[in-house]
Amino acid sequence: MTRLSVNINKIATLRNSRGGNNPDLIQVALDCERFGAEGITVHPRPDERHIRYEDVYALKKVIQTEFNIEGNPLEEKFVELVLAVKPKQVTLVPDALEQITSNHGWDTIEHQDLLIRLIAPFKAAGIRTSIFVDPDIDMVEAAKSTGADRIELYTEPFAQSFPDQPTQAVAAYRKAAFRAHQIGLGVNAGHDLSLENLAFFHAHVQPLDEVSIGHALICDALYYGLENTIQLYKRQLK
Ligand SMILES: CC(=O)[C@@H](O)[C@H](O)COP(=O)(O)O
Ligand SMILES: NCC(=O)COP(=O)(O)O
Repeated sequence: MTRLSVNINKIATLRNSRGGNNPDLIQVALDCERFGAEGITVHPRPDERHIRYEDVYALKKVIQTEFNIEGNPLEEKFVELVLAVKPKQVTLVPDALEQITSNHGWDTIEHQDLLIRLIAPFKAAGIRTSIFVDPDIDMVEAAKSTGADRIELYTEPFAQSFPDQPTQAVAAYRKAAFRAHQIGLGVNAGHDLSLENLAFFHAHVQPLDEVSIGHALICDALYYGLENTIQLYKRQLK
């Protein structure tokens, strides 16, 4: 079974655009769960341009499904936040400060020692740790040596190539997920997954423990409504 974790960053972006509390991020998270989401993902960034650190504390108090916090563990504030909140899962993403959105995975070979050191406190706190990686067998194998529990495959390159060359687009992901499973790593995936590409990805990349989806899902909700949209996404994972 592949769990759908809804990334609510875009809800916070909308709320922040007017300075009030509309839409109410907490209510949206609860509604996502009520409508069938099996997890809630947030990716706070140091400038708090969407999810604020205080949102993360507030969400932890109410979320009943799996809470996944994504971010860069080189930010001390991020590590403090995760250790204080103790989500079910932390996903480590090597984002630079000025990045608009995530655009690459870790080099788990070059940063092996760093990752071992960064992951240790999360493991000690009993938080499942996932590392954001490109679909590269060497990166997957080295991720295992860091002590991570899972990898999250960065799917933007898949999403970009999918319309023209679907089979070619998914090939590296299929191999990466298979190898991860062989060596005892769980497999998550995310970034630009959508109603157009999700069923194909799910059919070809197995095992797949979780997908985290935000941008496309929230865009679709403008047309189909949040409840219908979450159900539509879940249907792609059957
Ligand atoms: C790691 C990943 O792919 C997502 O968390 C993505 O970075 C969402 O962040 P934004 O909503 O800031 O684009
Ligand atoms: N980890 C990926 C995520 O949370 C959502 O990415 P996107 O669907 O907003 O591109």
